[in-house]
Order: sequence, then structure tokens, then C-alpha cells
Amino acid sequence: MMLRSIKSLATSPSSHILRRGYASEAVPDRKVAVLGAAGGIGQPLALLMKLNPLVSSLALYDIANTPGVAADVGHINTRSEVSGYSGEAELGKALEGADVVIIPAGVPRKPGMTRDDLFNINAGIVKGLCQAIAKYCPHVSIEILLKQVCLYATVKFDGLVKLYLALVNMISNPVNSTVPIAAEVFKKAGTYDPKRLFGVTTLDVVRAKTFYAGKAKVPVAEVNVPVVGGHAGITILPLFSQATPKANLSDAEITALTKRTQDGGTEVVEAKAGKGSATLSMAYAGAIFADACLKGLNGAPDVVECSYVQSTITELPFFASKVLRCFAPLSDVALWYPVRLGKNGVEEVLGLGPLSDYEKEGLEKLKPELQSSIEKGIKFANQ
Ligand SMILES: NC(=O)c1ccc[n+]([C@@H]2O[C@H](COP(=O)([O-])OP(=O)(O)OC[C@H]3O[C@@H](n4cnc5c(N)ncnc54)[C@H](O)[C@@H]3O)[C@@H](O)[C@H]2O)c1
Ligand SMILES: O=C(O)C[C@H](O)C(=O)O
Repeated sequence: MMLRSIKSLATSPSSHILRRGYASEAVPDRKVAVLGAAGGIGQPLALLMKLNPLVSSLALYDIANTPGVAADVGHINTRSEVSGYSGEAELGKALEGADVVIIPAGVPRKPGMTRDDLFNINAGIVKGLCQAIAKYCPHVSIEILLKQVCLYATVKFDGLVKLYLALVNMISNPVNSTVPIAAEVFKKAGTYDPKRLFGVTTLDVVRAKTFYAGKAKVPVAEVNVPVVGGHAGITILPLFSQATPKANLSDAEITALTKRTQDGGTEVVEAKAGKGSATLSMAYAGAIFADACLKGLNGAPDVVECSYVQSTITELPFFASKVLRCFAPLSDVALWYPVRLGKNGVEEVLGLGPLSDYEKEGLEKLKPELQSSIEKGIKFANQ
């Protein structure tokens, strides 16, 4: 019988039991930490998380300039209390007690660069931040099994302590490698739970929906398009054959939509002409995904998003797909596809569904690139 779930049991003053009103409030207290909060994505993402009524505490961390962002966002009259943390010495405080940690820290692309060109700088940033996450925000849950031995009328307690991490939403590029890096760091620290680590690929879904609605002439708010694989070039595989509402698009139109979705990030990088990559649409996408995580943690049913997670849906160890809320163990996840989110993070990784011949071909083509990005991340983390 699970009696109670507590975070940072011994050390954190912000543990669930100590949080104001936890027992009586319908909406539980939830702390969200944004790492890289003063950046192009971090600032609008901080704003959007401040507008989210599921958040009670918003911790904004960056290596510099966070006090200004926190003061600014903190004046907004919504539920959460905002605190700003600057520099490595304050990272622990920012992370302590967090339910969801969002990481948009790191350098963005300039025209002519691939996401992989960011590896040399961002891999180190992500590794350092994940080491801190492993140290400062594990959740401890205690299951106490009460065993009554009737014969002798004695009562015996067996205590079982489990260690979980906050849900980690990785935005920093190259996502195809930074998620495996995070997984390795958590494994080394003994805190890895594949249900709690997500590569945020929501922006590809957002783009696929927008482009499809425009081409199919259907209301964008009604559109659904799964996007699977990874988050770079051809590893981004939108499944327009499964898009709804259905539309009668030609093969040429599907090919063009696929290519535009795969090149969406580059389209923005070129339009910004050296001033960075997508920030506003990414903040929107990051806020959608973090909201899904919070809803899942709070027990909402059927929270499904695409995310790049550990997977066994293909032979690749990480893959993006839909994640479903259920309590299945996730030892198998490894490509980006839909996942159901719940109290434990990923509750179920959904399959790819029926693919068109074009999508099957795309799936085979993306595997070598995704595999090599995963291996690069794992190798770096273990150096
Ligand atoms: N997953 C996606 O779909 C997606 C979409 C857009 C951008 N991105 C990626 O997100 C990252 C950030 O993009 P941006 O436009 O916000 O860049 P940015 O340069 O505007 O902001 C990055 C922020 O990270 C901070 N930072 C650097 N090192 C840090 C550290 N060790 N700890 C904490 N903060 C640190 C910087 O100070 C800066 O404020 C890039 O890697 C970019 O490629 C991913
Ligand atoms: O394209 C980039 O470099 C940023 C991001 O991954 C995106 O898809 O917009």
C-alpha cells in the first residue's frame, strides 16, 4: 500500500507534506524549474509557465540575468511564486523539490549550422545540469507494507524506499544526443528512471499541425499529426498518413509537407539571419509539453504527447512517439513517438500505428543517423 509520496525527504523544506494546503487543495502544489531561463526560449517559457495554474512555484535559473527576468515575471498576478537563481552556486536551490525541470540552456544555431554542430558546447552544459538534477531533485517515496502475522498477533513493518527524479524536459540541442547524455548521467548517479526523461519534440508536432492545416484547408485547432523519430532533419518523421481531419493530399503535397516539417527549424534560423533559432514557437511548444507532464503527475486521464524517450518500439534505444498514461514498465522505449503521461511520467509508449510506404522508407532512412547521435551522446557522457 502506497501511503505517501515525498520528495527530498530528509533535506527539502519544500517536501509535499510540508507544502501549504497539499492535503486539502484539489490542485496539488507543483514546482517547475527552468534552466536557461534568461535566454531566447527561457524568457517566454517562464512567462507561459507563470500563466499555468498548475504551477505553484516557478524557479528560474541561468548563469546570468535571472534576477531581472524573475522580478519581471514575478509581478504577474497568477498563482505561482517566482524565484530567480543566478550562477552555479544557486543551482541547487533552484532544483530542490522540483517536480518538472525544463532545460532550454545552451547555444542556438546560426545559418549553415546543423544541430549536431552545437554538440561540443551544449553536451557539456547539459551534462553539468543533469549532474545537478541527479544531486538535488530526486523524489523519495516510501511504501510501507503492513504484514499482520495473526498466529502470534504480532505486527511487522517492511519499509521500501524508492528513488525517483523530477520529470526532465530536455529542449537543448542536439536533442537526439542530449537525452542519451542525460540518461547516462542519471545512470551513473543511480537515479535513472526512463519514465522521467523526455526529449521535447513538441515543436515538430506544432509545425506539422500548422503546415498540414494550411495545405489541407482544415481548422488548425482540430488537427492532430503524430511526429516520430528524433529531432533533427530526416530523423523528424511526421506521420501525415495518420493526420486528422483526413484530407485528400497528393504524394507530392505529402512529400513537401514532410520536408517543410523536417526543415522547420532551419527555416527559422535562416529567417533570423544569425540572431538565433526558434524561441517563441519553442516556448509555446515547451509550455504545452510541461503542462502535459503536470497534468499526468496530477492524475489526469489520457494525457498523450509525442516525446523522444527510451524505447523498444524500434531497435533504437531512444525514439520519439506518443506516450500514454498507464503503469506499464518502460524498459523498452527508444525512438520519438507518442507517449502517455501519468503520475510516474511516461506510463506507456504507444506504437507507431500503420505507416504508409513513404513513411516506412523514411523510418528506415532515419535510423543510422539517429543511432549515431545516440551513440555520440552515450560516449561523451561516459568519457
Ligand atoms: N527542442 C527543440 O525543439 C528546440 C527548439 C528551439 C531551440 N532549441 C535549443 O534550445 C537551446 C536554447 O536556445 P535559445 O534560443 O534559448 O538560446 P539562447 O542563447 O537565447 O539562450 C540560452 C540560455 O542558456 C543559458 N545558459 C548557458 N549555459 C548555461 C548553463 N550552464 N546553465 C544554465 N543556463 C545556461 C544562457 O545564459 C542563455 O540565457 C539551443 O540549444 C537550441 O538549439 C531546441
Ligand atoms: O532548428 C534549431 O536549431 C532549433 C530547433 O531545434 C528547432 O527545431 O527550431
